[in-house]
Amino acid sequence: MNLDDDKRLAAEAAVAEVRDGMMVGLGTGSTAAHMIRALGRRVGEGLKMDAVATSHASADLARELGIRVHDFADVARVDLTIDGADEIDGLMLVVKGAGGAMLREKCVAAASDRMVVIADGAKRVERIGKAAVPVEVLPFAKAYVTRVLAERSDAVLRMAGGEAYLTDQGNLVLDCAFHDLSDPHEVAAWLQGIPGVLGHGLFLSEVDGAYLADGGVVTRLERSELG
Ligand SMILES: O=C(CO)[C@H](O)[C@H](O)COP(=O)(O)O
Repeated sequence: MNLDDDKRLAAEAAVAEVRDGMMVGLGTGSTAAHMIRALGRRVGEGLKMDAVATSHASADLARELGIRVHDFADVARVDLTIDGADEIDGLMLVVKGAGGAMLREKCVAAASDRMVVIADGAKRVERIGKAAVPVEVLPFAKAYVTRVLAERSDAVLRMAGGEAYLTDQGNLVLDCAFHDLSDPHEVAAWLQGIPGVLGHGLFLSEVDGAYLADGGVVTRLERSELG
């Protein structure tokens, strides 16, 4: 079993939650791609479902596999969203956005009755904060927002092929290694108050459940069962 097998196993376990008639939110990333492929197989076997996607890449893959993908601009409510994660801790606090889709992912998660995260065991951490927190920034406000973020983090402009990386919305990403993330709720509220910050990868209340696969064994966590 390698990490990719674990990603696939976690994805397949989550896809078992999808029922006929559901509107499903499709996450982004390599684990989400396994989930989309598993859903595509079920659609091929007769599952009737609709989807919205959190990125162009996920929408393209889903359509290739015969999944009906709607524009999220026209969809007010989603039954179940299945998405990857970069870090998840025992309180189901999650960091997302290594794939750059965190703003769309946050919108789709907010519209969802249930959100589950799928990940290999390497993503499970004692406390979130080792991974940098991606922050989506309006290009117009780049210099100002960089100055403010640098007060509390080492903020690095994400690059791709020698150019500034742009999200599907055409915005910049600053990957922020916070000096202190011991109170992630306070950090999230602070980020949300900075003009020019459009979104960030701290998912602190959105995730209802998780399927984490380690060495071929899938563990399911539920927020409702946390002590
Ligand atoms: O948040 C994300 C994209 O914005 C991804 O879900 C997250 O980065 C995990 O990706 P992967 O499954 O490839 O490890």
